[in-house]
Amino acid sequence: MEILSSHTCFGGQQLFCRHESAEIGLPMRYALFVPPEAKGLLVFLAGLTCSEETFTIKAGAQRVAAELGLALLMPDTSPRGANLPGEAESWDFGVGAGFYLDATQQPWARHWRMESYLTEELLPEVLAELGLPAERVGIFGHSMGGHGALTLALRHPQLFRSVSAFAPIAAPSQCAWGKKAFGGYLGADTNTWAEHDASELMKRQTRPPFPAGILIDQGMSDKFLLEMQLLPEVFEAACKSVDQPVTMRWHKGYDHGYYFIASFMEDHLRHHAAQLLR
Ligand SMILES: N[C@@H](CCC(=O)N[C@@H](CS)C(=O)NCC(=O)O)C(=O)O
Repeated sequence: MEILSSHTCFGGQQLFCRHESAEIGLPMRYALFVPPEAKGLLVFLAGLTCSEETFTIKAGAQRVAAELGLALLMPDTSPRGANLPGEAESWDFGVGAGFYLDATQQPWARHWRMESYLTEELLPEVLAELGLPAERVGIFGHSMGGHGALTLALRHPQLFRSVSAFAPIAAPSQCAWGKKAFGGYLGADTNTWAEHDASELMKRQTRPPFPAGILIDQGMSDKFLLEMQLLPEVFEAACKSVDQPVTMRWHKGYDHGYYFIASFMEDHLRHHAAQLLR
């Protein structure tokens, strides 16, 4: 890995890094906060149009992460520089909109491999770099990244021991963003969509996969909630159907953005620390 910049922050280091990714077939960037004493790692997946910088700059997570001993890994949201036709034509598909899955459809299948990149390449590389135990890794995210956090946690429970989300796209097979992304990346067969839909994955569980509980925060003035893009109530019902404990918090007046995320960041960091660092 190449360190592009390094900034001392709350006694730790905020790094911006670049590496060659074999899974993606292109260079990828990520941000990494290393606290003074790293005891566990928390992966944050960002939403549509974001990059590794968005959360790092706007969420205000470093102070409490430093106190708790949580390293923070902020990947980018898609490959960049593939120069595929149409990759940057819309803000909710292609560049900045990888949806944290491996595409099966052309022309996306070669580079749009965010799930394999994160789980098989970036995460092991960073754990080795920090010398951290693999069993102290949690995942959280926002919007498209909330979808990513919930689905990757459910698809890889051996990798992620704690999970939470801010305003996640919680039932993507049923909303416009998800239909566009899944149709483009996975094709028309909706059976393959269910494998990447947090609510569908939860409904299929035979026992609660995260018995210590999942935390979800949702702003009630979030325009994407009102446009039916998020559907957290569908995920909550899926959790209930398999006895998965979920704390679904509705916040009056908060919108979809990072002022909302920053307001509840500390609760999420403590939720993960309580489950990972016992
Ligand atoms: N460009 C979109 C909005 C995109 C958006 O809100 N992205 C969210 C994630 S879904 C975000 O986190 N944006 C970055 C930011 O708020 O700094 C629009 O025109 O409505």
